[in-house]
Amino acid sequence: IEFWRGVPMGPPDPILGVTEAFRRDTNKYKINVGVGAYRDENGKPYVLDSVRKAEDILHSQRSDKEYLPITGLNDFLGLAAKLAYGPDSKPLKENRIAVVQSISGTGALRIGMEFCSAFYPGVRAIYLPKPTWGAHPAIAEKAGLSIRRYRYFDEKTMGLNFEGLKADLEDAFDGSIILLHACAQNPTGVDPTPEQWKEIEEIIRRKQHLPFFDMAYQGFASGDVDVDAFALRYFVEKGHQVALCQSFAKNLGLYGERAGTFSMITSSPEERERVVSQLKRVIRPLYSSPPLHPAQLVATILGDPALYAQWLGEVKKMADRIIDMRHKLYNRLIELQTPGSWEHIKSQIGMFSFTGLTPEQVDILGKYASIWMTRDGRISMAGLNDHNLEYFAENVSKAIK
Ligand SMILES: Cc1ncc(COP(=O)(O)O)c(CNOCC(=O)O)c1O
Repeated sequence: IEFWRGVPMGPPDPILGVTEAFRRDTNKYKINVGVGAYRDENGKPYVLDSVRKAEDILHSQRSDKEYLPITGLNDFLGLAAKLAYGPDSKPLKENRIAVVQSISGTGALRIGMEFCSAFYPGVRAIYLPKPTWGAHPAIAEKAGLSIRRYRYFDEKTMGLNFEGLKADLEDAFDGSIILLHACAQNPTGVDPTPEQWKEIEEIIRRKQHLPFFDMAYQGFASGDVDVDAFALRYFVEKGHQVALCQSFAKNLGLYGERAGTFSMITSSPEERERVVSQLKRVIRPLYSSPPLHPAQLVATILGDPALYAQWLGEVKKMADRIIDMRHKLYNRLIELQTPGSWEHIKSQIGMFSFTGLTPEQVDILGKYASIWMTRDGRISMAGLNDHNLEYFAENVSKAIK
């Protein structure tokens, strides 16, 4: 019996499919500005020196391979929460934050959304910005939440549609779940200013929405882990019981190691216990317990003052290289008299820039210039460097003229 005759071929992933096209491309000038993974000035993946050192330490410790608890490695959970919420966080000191290890940011989103789907007392819908990271809708659906959108990006200014965003958060049912990118919004690279965050917080507090933060780039956006956590910590200071998805894929370069946490602020240590007990019931049937190595790696780095200081320098170096590429690309596009205004390349922040290139222009760049990006015109700035910037700028300029 042929069981699977009816299985259709699935569409290629809009983001990972770009890398497949890049790999197939034989043009030596080919450029991959698709997937959001950091590349150094020679276009190579970058393993942080602090990570290599932590690996040597772990190797010399020759620890056993016993199962972790369902919630993960305790040292890792405490250090990761301290990095996110800050060493002086009141709820952290009061032992009110439920933290569990996750399979990186994606796993944190799944755990958090499944928990909300099972226990959220309000409307079980999550508001996602328009546009948002490509996987958010699918994760929410699998987790059992229905999806609503709030306006976020303004095509005219290539910046924040602040009025639309505020109006949509006002119109949402009271007590809705609002997904917020803590920093370096993917795919637009557009973040609210601190003043705008304060206005957003006021609406969310008045409407009693649940702020559901996704922080996949802490330190990677501005180069400063405290600056990038501003929005999260401001909401916490204002008393919100935030939910937080934390990924170490980008800021520690641990992409394939899958290091992350999911956390929620609760009302008391007793409530924290109840919430953790139910988070465990989400995790157990999903993958039973999390991987050992990524948690030990992160705990070794965050727990050692010298390694932590070295890491802070390395994450700033990555952020600075990307910011440098933004300015160089902007200058080149202007020198080439490329039609349109290109300020947004500089004003946007983090891994990505929303160029404003149309899907047709994106296709042309792939086909004729071997420049590969997602069809929404998003480019990963990390894919650019001093060797390929000229070729990139020239071809983008040509595609637009
Ligand atoms: C906003 C956001 N949340 C969560 C994640 C989850 O990442 P991970 O599960 O690897 O931690 C990501 C990773 N994005 O992947 C890069 C890309 O868009 O090309 C992300 O951007």
